[in-house]
Amino acid sequence: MSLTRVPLIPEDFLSVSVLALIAGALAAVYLWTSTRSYFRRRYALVKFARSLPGPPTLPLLGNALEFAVNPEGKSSRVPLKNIIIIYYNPSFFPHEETFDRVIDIIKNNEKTFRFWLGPQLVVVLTDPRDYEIILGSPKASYKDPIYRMMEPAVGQGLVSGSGPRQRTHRKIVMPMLNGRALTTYLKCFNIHSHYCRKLMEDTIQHGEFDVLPFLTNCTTDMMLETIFGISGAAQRGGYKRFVHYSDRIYEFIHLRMFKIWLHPDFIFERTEMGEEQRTGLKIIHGIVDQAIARKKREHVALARGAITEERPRVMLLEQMIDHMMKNQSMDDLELRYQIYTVYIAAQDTIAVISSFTLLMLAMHPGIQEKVREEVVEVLGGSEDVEEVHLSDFKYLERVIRETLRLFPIAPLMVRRTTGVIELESCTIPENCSVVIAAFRTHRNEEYWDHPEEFNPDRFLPENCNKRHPFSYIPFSGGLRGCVGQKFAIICLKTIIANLVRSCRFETSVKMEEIKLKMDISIRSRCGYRMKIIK
Ligand code: HEM
Repeated sequence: MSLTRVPLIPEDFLSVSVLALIAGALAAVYLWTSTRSYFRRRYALVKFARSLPGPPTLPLLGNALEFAVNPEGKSSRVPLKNIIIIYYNPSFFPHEETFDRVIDIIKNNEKTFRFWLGPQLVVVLTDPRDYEIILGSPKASYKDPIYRMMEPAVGQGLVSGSGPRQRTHRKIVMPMLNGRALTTYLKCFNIHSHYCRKLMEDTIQHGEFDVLPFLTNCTTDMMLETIFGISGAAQRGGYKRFVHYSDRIYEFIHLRMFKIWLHPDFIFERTEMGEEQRTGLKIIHGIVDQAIARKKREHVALARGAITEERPRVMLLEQMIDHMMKNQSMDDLELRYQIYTVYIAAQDTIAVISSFTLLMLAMHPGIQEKVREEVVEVLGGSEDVEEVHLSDFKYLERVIRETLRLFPIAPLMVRRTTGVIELESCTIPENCSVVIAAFRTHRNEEYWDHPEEFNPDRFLPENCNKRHPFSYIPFSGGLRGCVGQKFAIICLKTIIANLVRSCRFETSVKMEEIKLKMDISIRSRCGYRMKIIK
């Protein structure tokens, strides 16, 4: 009988140990190189920050507490008691004054300066030459992680997302918004703005009223129809919760962006706001998902020949579903987020800018009269604004452009660099947040005479030629510029023309009384009050 010798250490064990050793060594090398590269990048960032001017900072918090505006007014530094309040009630600090604070900081610093939002370095730019480089650079085409606050509502949608997927979806959506669909959209803009005028006229006997709620409902109906392809009824009292919660969500997104203690989801979700956001999004996403399901059923029924087209399928959701079913270009969740992104980007901006335009016209009766004369002359006997009229609204277009100068919908835009970028004012390292302070540039006397005055003639061609093209960027520009600019201008012209041709607006509000705030976009804190004179 032969005895087999049993090895003291099994061979399997030896080979496993060798493999474990190799894996351990590789992990250690990886850890070492990534830690070293992290500290190198961090060192470069800190070194760069030291080379820039900026307000004094606190350890760890940097300048973050500058935005913790005291409930009683405006304090530049928050005392300890307020930090305790933040801990127990993170949603405590109002954000109405945050915008004033931000603009004060930008005005009181150099043209290019640095800011620490906790551990994150932020470089603020105000020079149009720098904007031109940044907005055109692929190394600055990524949105800052601060846009993550939008994700519960719109995921990695066109506005908040970055990278190849965003670029592909942008390429899909852009022609859909700018092609033959615009003529169909124009019909819908006319219908809803005529109804809005009727509703406003009914308020004549009540004196001054705020036009924003009227225009919010009007633009909700326009966007439900042109973007979702469903008949909106907000002006007739429908979609109340959809409108209400959309407004609240815009507010929460912005509030979170500036209050770093609300950034972690586990804190925000435990606040009352977090709970309200969850409820609101359930309702909003429910409506969006229903619209998607309905349009998909229609697509299938059309393909089978079970139904016939009542009108060309040009509403954005219809075009996107047709594209998606044919090319597998996005899944259902992506579609939900993209379509709601475009809805927000269009509805809120147009409601706010048309309200500001009416306010400017109500404050400047001479300018309003000139707009009315132009509209009456261009439209002649036509009830509706038609495609042929649009390019003849030259003065109205200047009025809209001047409104967008004073009230740029995105007063600050933030990018995160993915490489080193040479600017006119400095060389920005990788992984740095860069703020494009459009609001400051739009009101800077270096580029505009008497910048606080409302003067549409600044946009006469001969005056535009004298300015740097990036001193005016209401629609941003370059790689991440607005995809709905043409849509927006057509919609705004239709709304204003249909209102102004038969209503005369008057207001007691003065320019210097307008205080601004930011939700997801810029807004007036005291509303847009005016009355209609017949
Ligand atoms: C007066 C109206 C409007 C203004 C002033 C405006 C302005 C802007 C600005 C400044 C941006 C860049 C934002 C940033 O970088 O953070 C932007 C992006 C965008 N806008 Fe508009 N917008 C308007 C209307 C619209 C409309 C009507 C639509 C769609 C129908 C739209 C769709 C978008 C989309 C999808 C983006 C994201 C583009 C990207 O990042 O690739 N916007 N808009």
